[in-house]
Amino acid sequence: MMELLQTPVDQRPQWAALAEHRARLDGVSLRRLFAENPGRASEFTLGVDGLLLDYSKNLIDAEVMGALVDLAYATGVHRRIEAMFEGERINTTEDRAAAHVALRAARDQRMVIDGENVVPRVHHVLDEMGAFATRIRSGAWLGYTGKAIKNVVNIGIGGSDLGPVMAAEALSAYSDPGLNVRFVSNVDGSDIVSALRGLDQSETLYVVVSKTFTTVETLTNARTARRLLVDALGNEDAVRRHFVAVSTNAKQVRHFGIETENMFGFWDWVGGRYSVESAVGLSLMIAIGPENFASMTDGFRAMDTHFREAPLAHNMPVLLALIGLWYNNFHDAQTHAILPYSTYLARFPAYLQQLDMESNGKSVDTEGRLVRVRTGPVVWGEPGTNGQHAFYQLLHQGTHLVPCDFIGFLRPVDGPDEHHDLLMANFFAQTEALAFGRSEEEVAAAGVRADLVPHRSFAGDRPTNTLLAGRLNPFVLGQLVALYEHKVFTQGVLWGINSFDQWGVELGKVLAHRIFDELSQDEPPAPGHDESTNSLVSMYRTAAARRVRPRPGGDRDGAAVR
Ligand SMILES: O=P(O)(O)OC[C@H]1O[C@H](O)[C@H](O)[C@@H](O)[C@@H]1O
Repeated sequence: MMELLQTPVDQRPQWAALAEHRARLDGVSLRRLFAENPGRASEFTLGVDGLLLDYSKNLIDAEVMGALVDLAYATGVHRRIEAMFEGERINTTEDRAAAHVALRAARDQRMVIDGENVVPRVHHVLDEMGAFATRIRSGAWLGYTGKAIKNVVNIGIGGSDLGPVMAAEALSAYSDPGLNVRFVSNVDGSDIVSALRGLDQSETLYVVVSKTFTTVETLTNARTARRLLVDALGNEDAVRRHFVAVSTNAKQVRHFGIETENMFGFWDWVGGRYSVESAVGLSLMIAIGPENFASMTDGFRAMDTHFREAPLAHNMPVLLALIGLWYNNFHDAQTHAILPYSTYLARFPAYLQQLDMESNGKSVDTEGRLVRVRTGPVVWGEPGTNGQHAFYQLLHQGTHLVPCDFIGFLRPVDGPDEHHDLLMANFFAQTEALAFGRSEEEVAAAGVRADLVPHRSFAGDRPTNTLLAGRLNPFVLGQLVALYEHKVFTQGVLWGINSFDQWGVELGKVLAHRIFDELSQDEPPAPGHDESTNSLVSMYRTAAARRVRPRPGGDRDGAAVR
């Protein structure tokens, strides 16, 4: 039987209905929507296991939400959710499952992928990680010279870095203060130099994380770390006590020189950017301990269960996805800001950048056709209140519509109460100001000089979601990450794209490989690029030939660009 092609989303009647709603609501302000519906905030608020989403300050009404939910059903979001949990090969271009939800399954749950219940394997690795983390934390694991480990250095990039680094920072208040956990990702040699500054190699454990174990940045950093370790400790045998690997590729791990007894595995059905809950989170587990890690897993699982079971109209990830689509496709918004009111979540926007932009930065649908609607937005953000003193001007008075997610907590992790009151006062004030603005009449009535009135008015109608939880802890972090994972997946389904491949990162890698030879070989291949690239390569080679190494704390290398 011939398979029917999936209807492009913009050809669906539900899309046309949304366009009509967009026209109907044109010029209708949030002030009016709130005035007309005194129960609006409670109508558009949803709580899931202590995490609250207030989406009332969006340019929506009940009809819009109804039409968006209709679109979700029409595009089969409910069926795709089930397919993900059933371990189907939903990553069609790579012909594999995308079953990160299995990483969070309880010990007695079943998740079948390619005919095998993978939950026992998942828990086997989690148990191994737990035992290893406990040995490191208790001082039972000794380095080559007999000293306990005090420093853990995670070497990885992309999904093998951003998740652990984000979560380790988010949960740093839950970390063992006696352990120094650092992260090296960039191939820029300054990254490893600065990460290792002040560390004693005899007390340092390297966790080399790479799904493929072929990523050039990670292998380069790992080789450099190994050389430094062996130089410091004087024997290759030291590697066994100071290096562990996290990978799906045992062959390459062995090839690098790490025994598989020091390897923690995961599987090809875990995408890199969806992997923090797998062995990729080993450094994090060492930092916060297995119990806190398990509590984070519980948070993930709570959101997974909600995502699978709640009807789409009351499903938090689906609602975020639909509201995002509403701005992306019907309000011409090109970006989406993530604004956590927590210093500990400083890396959360960067983490979500990979999650969202690598997943949904696609222009071809699952059928191989060019998509005709805009897909994933540019995701960016910084913690509040810092951002308020930097870029919020544009959010309030600029010409771009920037939908924002404000993320905050009722109680502080630490610090004096006064700080938290001020922090959250700013959070609530910002979402209020963005939504309702300050009209010219109000500004004039406040006695502002007539010529300044336009400058000092705020149009309002700048949409925000408010995500509020009790306190930032491992459980809540798990909920938040799973929430965004599922939001991104849902949007991929709505747009008809595959959120689980990332072919777009390949071309640059291939070209870099070739240019590396041109930069570094004594007799390089003839440069065969465009005029611009050829001349940049040649300028670099000239500078490299004259390169002077900077002395520590002394001269800089001034030869490169003068
Ligand atoms: O874990 P690895 O195999 O080293 O991959 C690290 C990262 O590099 C790639 O280029 C991909 O774009 C990312 O999705 C991935 O997370």
